[in-house]
Amino acid sequence: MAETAGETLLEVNNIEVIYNHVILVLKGVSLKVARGGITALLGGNGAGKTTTLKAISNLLQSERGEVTKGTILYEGERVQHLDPAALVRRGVIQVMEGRHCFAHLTVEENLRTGAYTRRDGRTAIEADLEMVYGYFPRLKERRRSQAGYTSGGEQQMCAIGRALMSRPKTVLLDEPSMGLAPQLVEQIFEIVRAVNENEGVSFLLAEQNTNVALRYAHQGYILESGRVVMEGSAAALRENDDVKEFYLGMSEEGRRSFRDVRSYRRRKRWLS
Ligand SMILES: Nc1ncnc2c1ncn2[C@@H]1O[C@H](COP(=O)(O)OP(=O)(O)OP(=O)(O)O)[C@@H](O)[C@H]1O
Repeated sequence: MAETAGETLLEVNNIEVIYNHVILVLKGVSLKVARGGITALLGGNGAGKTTTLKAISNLLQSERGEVTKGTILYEGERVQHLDPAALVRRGVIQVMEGRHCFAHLTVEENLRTGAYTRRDGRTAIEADLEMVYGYFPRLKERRRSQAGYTSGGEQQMCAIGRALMSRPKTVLLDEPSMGLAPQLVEQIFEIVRAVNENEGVSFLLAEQNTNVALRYAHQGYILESGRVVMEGSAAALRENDDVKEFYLGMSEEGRRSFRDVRSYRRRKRWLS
């Protein structure tokens, strides 16, 4: 298995993000991604997961968002001034939520667009295309199909495969399970694990599906309303009573917010 307690590859220190100059969405988020690890960023709708990933990959500008406080270090260097293409050249790539394939291009053409920042020649790119097809045999079968006509699962595979074509060291993967049947979700996560272990690619993955994410990740952070409310090894989070109760659906009361935990606990004590 990949080294889970490895050196820090990516470090987000106390960042604040504001949209449209007024909407404060991240209120001091800090996290670390270990080299060679899978780190899960968990939380419900609107918790700030996508915003955190976009802050790292410098994609906020197009949404009138900006990091107004804090630092982001990649391999020990500040990367906030880099544009997304420069970050891709450094080895950091984001797979956006919603799969975002080029609908009018074939699956293979989509995969090849992932290699556009590379300068290491055709042979290396062809070898990586085969590497991607090795992980995603389904994409090889569908390589001449127009991506827009492939299934949701195939489009997710295509989006991840295209990211791998840039030869990344780190993939920021936004909600890979979204809208997919449980069996397909499992299949996608198995591939993420295999890529992590065989290619040494590190992952920061944003997920609402806490259950599946904590089974494949090594470390996890739970975000609520723009703040990290809990962090730890995936194994410890899986065993944590609050996580079980509020995120793994093991509560009779249904899912609640960590912010409610204190008053909820008080109420429970009071009622018992
Ligand atoms: N471009 C934007 N302008 C203004 N507010 C935004 C923008 N994008 C996101 N937000 C707000 O920021 C908050 C965090 O959104 P974000 O998409 O980061 O959450 P998330 O945890 O990824 O949720 P989801 O799983 O629903 O995508 C939400 O309240 C959202 O409405």
